[in-house]
Amino acid sequence: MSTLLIADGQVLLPEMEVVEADVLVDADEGTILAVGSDLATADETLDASGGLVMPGLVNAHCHVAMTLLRGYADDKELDAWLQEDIWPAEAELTSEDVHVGAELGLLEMIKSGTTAFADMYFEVPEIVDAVDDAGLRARVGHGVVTVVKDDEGARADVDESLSVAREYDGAADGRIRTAYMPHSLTTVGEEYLRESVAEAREDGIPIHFHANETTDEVDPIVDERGERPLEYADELGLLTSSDFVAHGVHVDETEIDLLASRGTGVVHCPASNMKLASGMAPVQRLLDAGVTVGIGTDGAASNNDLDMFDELRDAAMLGKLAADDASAVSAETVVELATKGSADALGFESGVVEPGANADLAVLDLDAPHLTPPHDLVSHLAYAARGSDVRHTVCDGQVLMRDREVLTMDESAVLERARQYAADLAERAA
Ligand SMILES: N[C@@H](CCSC[C@H]1O[C@@H](n2cnc3c(=O)[nH]cnc32)[C@H](O)[C@@H]1O)C(=O)O
Ligand SMILES: [Zn+2]
Repeated sequence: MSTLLIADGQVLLPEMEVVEADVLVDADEGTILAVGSDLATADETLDASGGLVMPGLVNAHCHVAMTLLRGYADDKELDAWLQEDIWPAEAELTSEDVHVGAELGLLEMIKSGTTAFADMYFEVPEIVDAVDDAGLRARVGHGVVTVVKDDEGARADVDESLSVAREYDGAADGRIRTAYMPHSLTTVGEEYLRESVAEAREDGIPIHFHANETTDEVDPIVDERGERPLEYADELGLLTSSDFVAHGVHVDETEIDLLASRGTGVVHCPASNMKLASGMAPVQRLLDAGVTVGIGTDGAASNNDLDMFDELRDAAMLGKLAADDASAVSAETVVELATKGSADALGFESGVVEPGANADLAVLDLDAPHLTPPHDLVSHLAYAARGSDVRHTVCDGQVLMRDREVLTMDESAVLERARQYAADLAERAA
């Protein structure tokens, strides 16, 4: 067994308590062996002095290759943004573009302490390949859109999503898991949903989709069907405890109860919801009802970065505004949502620093003006820390970044390729 010791730091425990301790990791199994003092010496050591060892952040909803479209189209609401700018540009994306965009996003994640994520996109084999090399953990899937396609095209899209979910589950030494990913209840037709959900269920494949993101998406369903979108989703068999939806902004009490009783996760994407003016998710109400809530960035074109520390702060701020209550969505709450909450939604044994859990960890450097004084480190994680404070990143027991040097990728080559591919893409899309 080869071991990794993360030594001499403070450690954030699952109950949100901070203690001085070392963390011993089984690097072969990729799990945490022990948290405490006087642990055995290890094959490799990471210095955490002056730092905080915390669970790696889990970005529970992303379109990682959209980093190539960062800053490409801003200041529009969802429908216009997708139809006028994003989808035409995505129509020009090649598999190489997706690979290059994914690498850029993965680099950004490693450098900001994110160790796992969920991703909906196309050219999924490229994303799997990039994740395998970068060393992160992910639940990936092919996003299905049928509305703009003929029957043959629609079926091909559905089939690709199901076959990708079957083929890549367990890839990258088990760090890759998959899901079937219909884009949303309004962009995938009912007959396709009915057939494909049954197929996914037969094979035990989890499902992830965008739900109740904007009123433009909710109203047509209510008008046409006389029921709420998540009631429709439930009838289709889309809400089980292995499924998770993105957004859940415009949900009523019936839908909140449905999510709680089915055990379906909701991924809150506060920055995307604010930027596209989609609305404010009732996060505190979801939590009070017992819904599993995680946090995600959404794609870099609607955020515009993949730094989960921003997302913690946004979630806390927006959650208070939505509840009209400054005590809602507290610092402890958002830290838990972005770690264990997201991991639970994705079905990963990550998001906590305790023996037996996946060794998916970040070490934050506390020696910075904006993290001084250290009255309350959980408060700092929620309100003051940023991705650039991360000193080391570890996933599955492997060191991905040591002293801010990313070990699994050539940082300057990734940036150079991304600039070049993004420029070519913009030219083709113009
Ligand atoms: N196979 C599909 C692609 C779906 S991937 C997932 C899609 O979600 C889009 N997307 C990104 N952010 C959001 C969001 O906030 N809401 C809805 N869709 C989004 C993204 O641009 C991408 O087209 C096709 O043929 O078009
Ligand atoms: Zn999205």
